[in-house]
Order: sequence, then C-alpha cells, then structure tokens
Amino acid sequence: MHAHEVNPSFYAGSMMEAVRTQGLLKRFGQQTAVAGVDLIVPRGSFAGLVGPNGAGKTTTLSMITGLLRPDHGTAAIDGLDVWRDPVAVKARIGVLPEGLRLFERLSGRELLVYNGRMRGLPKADVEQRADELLRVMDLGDAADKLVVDYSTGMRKKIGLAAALLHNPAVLFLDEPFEGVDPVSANTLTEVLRRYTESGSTVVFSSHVMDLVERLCDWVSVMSGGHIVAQGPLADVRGGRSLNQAFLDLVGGPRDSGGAGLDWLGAKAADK
Ligand SMILES: Nc1ncnc2c1ncn2[C@@H]1O[C@H](COP(=O)(O)OP(=O)(O)OP(=O)(O)O)[C@@H](O)[C@H]1O
Repeated sequence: MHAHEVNPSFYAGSMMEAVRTQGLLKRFGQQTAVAGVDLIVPRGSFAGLVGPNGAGKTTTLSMITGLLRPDHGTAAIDGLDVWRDPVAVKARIGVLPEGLRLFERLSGRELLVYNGRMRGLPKADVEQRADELLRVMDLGDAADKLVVDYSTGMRKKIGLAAALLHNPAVLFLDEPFEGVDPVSANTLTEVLRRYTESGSTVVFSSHVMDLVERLCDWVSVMSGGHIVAQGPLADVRGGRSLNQAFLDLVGGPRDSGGAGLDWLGAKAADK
C-alpha cells in the first residue's frame, strides 16, 4: 500500500485510541531508524515508551507529533491523521520534546502567556492558568526570571507547563523527569496522574524502568526500530520486574558488562 493510502477501517478502529500508528517508517540515509511501527495507546492511559539508546523512540514520537514526516505509514491522534489534518491534531496535543528549545529571553511567565496566546486562548484565561501552573510547578519565585537563567529541571518544568496550558487531550513527553529533583518529580507525577484520571492521555519516553513501572498502566517497548512488546503493564511484565522484562525483551545485557575492560579500576594498577 502506498504511504498515503489508508485502509478505512484504520480510522474507525482508532477512534477509541489516543494514538495509533500503522507501519510508521523512517530512514536516515542507509539507516532505518523506525522500521514499521504499530504503536497503540488507549485513551486515558499513562503510557510509557521504553527502549535502549537508539531504539527509535524519539524518531517515532517526532513523527506522531508532526515534527518529522514519515517515509511510510500513518499516525493518528484520536482518529485524526497527523499528516493530513495537522492543525486539528496540533490543537489536541501537547509536546515536551527532547532537547527542548525555549525562548531564552522571556521570563517563565512570559513564555507561558506567549504559548497560551499563540494557542488562541483568551488573555484572562491564559494568565490564570499560567499563575496556577507556575505555583504547582514550584516556579512561583522564578516566574519573572529569564528562562536563560533556569536550571535543567526548571526548564523541564516550564516546558511541561507550556505543554499543558491549552489542556491538550494527549500529552507527549520525551524524558520528562531528566534533571528534575525528587520533590518536583513527585509534583509532576501528581499533576500528570490527575490529568490522566480525567480521561486525558500521557505518552512518555524514559529509560528509568522503576519510574515507568510505578506510573504507567500501558507500556510499549521498542528495540532496533521495532515494537517488541506492547500492552497493559502487567502483560508486558509477565510476572517479572519491568527491568527484567526489558532486559529479556531487548536481549541485554549484551555481554556481562565488564568484559574487555581489564584495565579499568584500582586492581589493574596492582597487577
Ligand atoms: N537526524 C538524524 N540523522 C541521522 N540519524 C538519526 C537522526 N535521528 C536519529 N537518528 C538515528 O536513528 C536511530 C534512532 O534514534 P532515536 O533518537 O529515535 O532513538 P531513541 O530511542 O530516542 O534513543 P535514546 O534513548 O538514546 O534517546 C539512531 O540510530 C540514531 O542515530
């Protein structure tokens, strides 16, 4: 089937799903980064996308969020095709991308107000939401500081606040907890839990299995550009810890970790 020919049952079937991709494929030169991915995320899920470095998670999320055009395949959000209906899709999603770029010369508050106004929200609503988000994210004291002076964790939090401001139906987060302190991580978790309990959907990529196990009710595991397991957390775990399931699924540890590093460590110097 051609990249843009879609089986009509694809959209009918995808109405109950927040995200559904079919045969999503992306090559960079000779390398196939994403090799025909069928990602499914039911509505209201707290979904984790996990996989080793280079598995294709970021590339997949970029194609689903309209940032990178797929070579083949389709992606739908709430039954709407991402690449045929980009405006409607972008109104429904919030994105915290990897390596987030922010307007550095705005204050945190200005950044939120700018985002909200760009989304077409009325000024009074934007200001009220911005205030609440700044307070919940514990950025109240930094609200009028320039983003360029924010720490890594503060940048994640302001990025997440910006992604939430228009109350999207589906929120995509690439490594949202990286660099975030434990207290703030707890706050973020609470905010996201409340958000999914109301029927909205979170999809986040992470390498931290304990976190995924604790937060997620749905997991997709990627390896080498493919989905190697996907479903409710309990099914993917299959009675193991998620970490063990992950190691079993992606074939690690590739060797026992230390082989070939005889020179490494204090004992080597004694030899
Ligand atoms: N713009 C690009 N140009 C060339 N190769 C790329 C590009 N983006 C990604 N790749 C390659 O595609 C593969 C998948 O990368 P991707 O960033 O999607 O993986 P990932 O699962 O998000 O990895 P990580 O967990 O390390 O962030 C990698 O081998 C990477 O080198």
